[in-house]
Amino acid sequence: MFKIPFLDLPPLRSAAGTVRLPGSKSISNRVLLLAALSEGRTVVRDLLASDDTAVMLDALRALGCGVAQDGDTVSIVGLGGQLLAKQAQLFLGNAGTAMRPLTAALAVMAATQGGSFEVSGVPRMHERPIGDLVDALRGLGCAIDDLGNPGYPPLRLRGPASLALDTPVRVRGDVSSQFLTALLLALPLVAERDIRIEVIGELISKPYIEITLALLARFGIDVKREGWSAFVIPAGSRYRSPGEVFVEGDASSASYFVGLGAIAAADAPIRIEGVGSESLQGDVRFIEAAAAMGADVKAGPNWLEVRRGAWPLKGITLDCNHIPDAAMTLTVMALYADGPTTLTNIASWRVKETDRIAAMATELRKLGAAVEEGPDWIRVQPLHDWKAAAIHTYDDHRVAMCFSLAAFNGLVTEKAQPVRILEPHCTAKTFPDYFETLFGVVTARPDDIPVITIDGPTASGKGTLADEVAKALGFGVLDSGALYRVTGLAARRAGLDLDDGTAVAAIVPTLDLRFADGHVFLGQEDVTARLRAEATGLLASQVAVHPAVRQALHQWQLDFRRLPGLVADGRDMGTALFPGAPLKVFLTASAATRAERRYKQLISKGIPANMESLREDLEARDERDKNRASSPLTPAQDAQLLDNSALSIEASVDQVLNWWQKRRPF
Ligand SMILES: Nc1ncnc2c1ncn2[C@@H]1O[C@H](COP(=O)(O)OP(=O)(O)O)[C@@H](O)[C@H]1O
Ligand SMILES: Nc1ccn([C@@H]2O[C@H](COP(=O)(O)OP(=O)(O)O)[C@@H](O)[C@H]2O)c(=O)n1
Repeated sequence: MFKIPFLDLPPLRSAAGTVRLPGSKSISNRVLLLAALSEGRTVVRDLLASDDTAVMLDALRALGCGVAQDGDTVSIVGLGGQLLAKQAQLFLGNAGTAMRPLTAALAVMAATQGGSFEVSGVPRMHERPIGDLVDALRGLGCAIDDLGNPGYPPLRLRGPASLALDTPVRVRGDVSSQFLTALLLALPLVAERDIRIEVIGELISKPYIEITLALLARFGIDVKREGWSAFVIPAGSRYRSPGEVFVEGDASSASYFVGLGAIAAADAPIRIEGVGSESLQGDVRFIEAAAAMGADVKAGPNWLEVRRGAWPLKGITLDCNHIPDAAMTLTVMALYADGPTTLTNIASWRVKETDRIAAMATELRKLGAAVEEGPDWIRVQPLHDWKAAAIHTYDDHRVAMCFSLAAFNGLVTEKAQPVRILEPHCTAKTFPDYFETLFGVVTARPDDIPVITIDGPTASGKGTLADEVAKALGFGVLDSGALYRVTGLAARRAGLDLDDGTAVAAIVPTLDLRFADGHVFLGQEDVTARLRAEATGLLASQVAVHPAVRQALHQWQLDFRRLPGLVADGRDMGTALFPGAPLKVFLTASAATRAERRYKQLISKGIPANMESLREDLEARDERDKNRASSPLTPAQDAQLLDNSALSIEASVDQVLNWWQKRRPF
């Protein structure tokens, strides 16, 4: 996950390959609650790991359920409808799929068994309406206290209270279908007699109710339905665990990759595994909308394959009531269309993680798009003159994921623009590794992938600075010195004459080198400590003088230029490897400062060191690096010089990030 303030997407050009989707959020949280309410153990496989499922699991633990987690498999020992804890304070973050059903389940259980439960969330959750559900539960006889603004969380659910089960429970269905879902999940707990639920108003988001009904059936509850206006939970209904449940991939998350295929899979398709024609989730019907815009979609039972069909895409007018979440993706696809796209019947967008109609309109306009909006509709015009924009994401995972598709603007305009996604970690709600997954199936022109080069003499702090800058920007790191070090080490171990450049260069293609979690492996051996030894640094500088060795390492180093960007640390990064890099830093510090730093660094790692000989070694290495004929250590003409003798690490990092920001169009 990119836990950084912003992630810059360079212009992207094409897409192909396979993605496996994380588990569906809607199914995951419903299944967890159903398992918790059932008797016995339920093993839930392929569960979504996300903020929303984490708060649900925490809540279930607080209620006394047995929860054992092993990767994406969770085993739940349910309550069998009997409260173990009679009091709890449950913090439910911004998870509507936890807040609504837990409110209903705890309200009816507190009423029949006694107890007091408080449910709360983040500030945005306290702005998301729940009054219609509270009204329905109060109508049934539940005791519910508003702890904040009436009609919004936080709430206290109290009992005992007597429930009027003989009169129909009435709930509004035209604001959010989650209120009906919450009642459908809760009322089997008290179904001594038939319980009738009547929906007031036109029910929206019906496919989500279909998911609820299908999952209730898996847990032994056979709800009778009268159209979409009334539902009856039969007397004697009782939750029974099915033992094992597989969570299907998230169909709403699939929409970004369907959109991706439609826009950018001009040759091979994007294959999406985890959802398909047999999915329970209504959002899988997004593929019909995408097809109407021109996507070429094939569907198997649990997979989709999407490639570009019509290009430019076709503008459409669509009632999106059946695909409320996935439909957001259409607004960004609309930028690549041949005419306007109008989405209607999307009032529910206004009460989601943020007001999504306002959010999409505002951010699309930042890209330069003409957008109109109404209470329950949005219209987006195709875009030709794109602007580089920093997209605000409103702590809304879907806004962040949708706008990644704007990075393909280079397919429709000469002046391709990067896109900045602010707070990209908000995707953790449903798809923590969304951007990593995206980068696995898209390509950019190498020249478009930003590189920051940091060159300079030994112990000037290049490695430290490179790591910190890369961390702040979500970029990868090339520690080119490690490649020279490993070459020197392997050559020495092979008994080669280090002055024989051709022989040393020949060893390079045989090196099985791997970087993992801050460690370097040569074959199976962890050579991290060995590589950092000063003696190995000297070997490196000996083999680095040979043009043949430098040539042998050239392409390997260029291959580190991967999405979303690279910080390259070495001696010739700005001069020889990445001469076009948009920011080059030449880092220096006085020899005395560097010797002292290296001394402290070695001592802190328990490696004995002597300041005088360290200084002699580093000066000898400086001399060799500066005076060799091939790629000598020298600042690139356009490098920013940074002498950090008197600067802290933080100050150096800030300086480089400042220079970087000045070069960005945002
Ligand atoms: N600006 C700085 N101020 C103080 N110490 C620093 C600074 N930059 C780096 N160091 C320290 O100096 C040592 C050498 O830094 P390192 O990044 O390994 O240098 P290089 O990669 O240039 O050889 C490390 O212990 C690091 O923490
Ligand atoms: N791009 C690079 C990186 C390292 N090197 C050589 O490899 C040696 C070790 O590099 P390093 O970056 O690991 O060394 P330190 O600066 O960390 O001491 C340097 O002294 C250079 O001689 C190089 O020639 N070109």
